[in-house]
Amino acid sequence: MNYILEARELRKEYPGRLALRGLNLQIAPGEVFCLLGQNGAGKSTTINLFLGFVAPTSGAAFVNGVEVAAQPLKIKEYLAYIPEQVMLYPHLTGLENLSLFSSLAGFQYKEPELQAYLARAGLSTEAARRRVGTYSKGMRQKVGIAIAVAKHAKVLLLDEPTSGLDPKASNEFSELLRQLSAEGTAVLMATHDIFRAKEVGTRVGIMREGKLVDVRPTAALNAHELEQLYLTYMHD
Ligand SMILES: Nc1ncnc2c1ncn2[C@@H]1O[C@H](COP(=O)(O)OP(=O)(O)OP(=O)(O)O)[C@@H](O)[C@H]1O
Repeated sequence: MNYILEARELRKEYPGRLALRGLNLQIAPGEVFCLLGQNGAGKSTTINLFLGFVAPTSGAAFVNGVEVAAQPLKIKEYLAYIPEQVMLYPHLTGLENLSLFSSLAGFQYKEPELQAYLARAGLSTEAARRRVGTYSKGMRQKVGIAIAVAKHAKVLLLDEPTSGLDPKASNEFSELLRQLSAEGTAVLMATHDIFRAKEVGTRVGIMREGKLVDVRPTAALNAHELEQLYLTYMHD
């Protein structure tokens, strides 16, 4: 099996704080893996290790079989990162931002192609021509998804992508993720929202104090089990 993301005995120790205690995780193309857990469980640390934003204390993270710490630039070709607040140039339009970030990734597109990527991500032609400084959080995320698709990312790393989105924007976001997953894109998403995870995820992993304590296929989770998971692991 070729995994797009793999963590082997991944540990991360900050001064005075063990954030990750030997994480093992394998994610295949097309999977939507949702990392759930309370604040401080280690979800963002896991994502940051796959991105190469922080170095592991021991163990290794791999993207498409490439070790992140060994080839931090190579793995960027495979990844797209969508944080809670997607960072774009506010004085440029959505179209201009997409054009800029695509060309930085080595893809030159003409305007109709850029428009098509934005439209697919759910941004209207009219909105795409406005400056990003006027955009809502959900609209910025759509540009983030359009950038990911335009650079042919094999895997999306998402940190709390739906927090603060209204239900309509949140549903549109989930639908986009489902479409991308059906096309083979893998998704690793950190979230507090167990119900959204059940809806969009193929598997959920529960993190607690730097360890993955439970992993379940979402298809096998019924409402009662979901509630039990929440009460056991997510509730203070
Ligand atoms: N740069 C850092 N320096 C020191 N400690 C850190 C640093 N980053 C994270 N930590 C600590 O590591 C632990 C795991 O944090 P992490 O951000 O990965 O958790 P999380 O599950 O993403 O939480 P949240 O849902 O609040 O984002 C926490 O105790 C946090 O305080």
